[in-house]
Amino acid sequence: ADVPSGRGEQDLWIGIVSLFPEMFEAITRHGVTGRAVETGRIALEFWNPRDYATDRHRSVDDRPYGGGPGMLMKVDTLRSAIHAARERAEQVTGQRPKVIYLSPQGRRLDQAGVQHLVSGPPLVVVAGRYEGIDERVVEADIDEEWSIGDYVLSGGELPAMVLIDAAARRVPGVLGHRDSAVEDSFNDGLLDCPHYTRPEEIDGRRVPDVLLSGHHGAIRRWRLKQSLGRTWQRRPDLLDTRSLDREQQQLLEEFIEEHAL
Ligand SMILES: Nc1nonc1C(=O)NC1CCNCC1
Repeated sequence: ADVPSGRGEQDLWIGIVSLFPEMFEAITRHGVTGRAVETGRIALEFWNPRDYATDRHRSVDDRPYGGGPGMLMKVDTLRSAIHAARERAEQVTGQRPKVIYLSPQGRRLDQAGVQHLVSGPPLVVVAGRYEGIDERVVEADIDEEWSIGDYVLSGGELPAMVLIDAAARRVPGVLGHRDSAVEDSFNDGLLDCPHYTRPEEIDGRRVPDVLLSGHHGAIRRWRLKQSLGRTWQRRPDLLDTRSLDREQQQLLEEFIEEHAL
């Protein structure tokens, strides 16, 4: 269920440290997240390490001790940006923020992790570029390291946007029924059921009759059975950590019998 934040209209404040703040227009100017920013449900503020550069070339990267290819985020400009974001977080929210660093070395982000983060203190999200950041900055300034998956990207901005998008959807009022089915506990932890819309037939493939029947109870059970069955078929690991009530157990057993090879 949604977590009442008790923070009033502005339910989520997130500070972002990034060399490419304009990338975040992907979430601040479009769709559900764009509307949430526009209406002030979520407030995003940005700090760019380049704004703290003092040298002529405004450098924001630095060479690695020990040599080797690639560069790291320059320590002084990065730390100045993180500290400025942390100050602002305390000023706006009255709480010390949790500083998150996105990297493949972090804890794997899943819905439970999103829920944990969105119900905690305000967040400052640090998006790295180059080969990453100095380990002493991780120790001194980063509270938690998180990863969106086991693949290597060019920067932490897309991971930061994935985290912010998922977190924004958990803020009360961000999801309206029209945007998408308000995610309720039923869906949590299961794969989604198949969806259908007009026309009733595509290349000879018809919409399942139950969805045209108007029997809302039968439709609810069909969708639940499909979610349970698809989860069993495609991601049985999700069922290891999710208890099923009697109805769900029975629907899954029916699905398995119908799909036994
Ligand atoms: N996967 C990831 N989940 O969070 N961050 C991820 C990532 O690939 N970061 C890049 C790693 C190489 N340096 C630039 C940033």
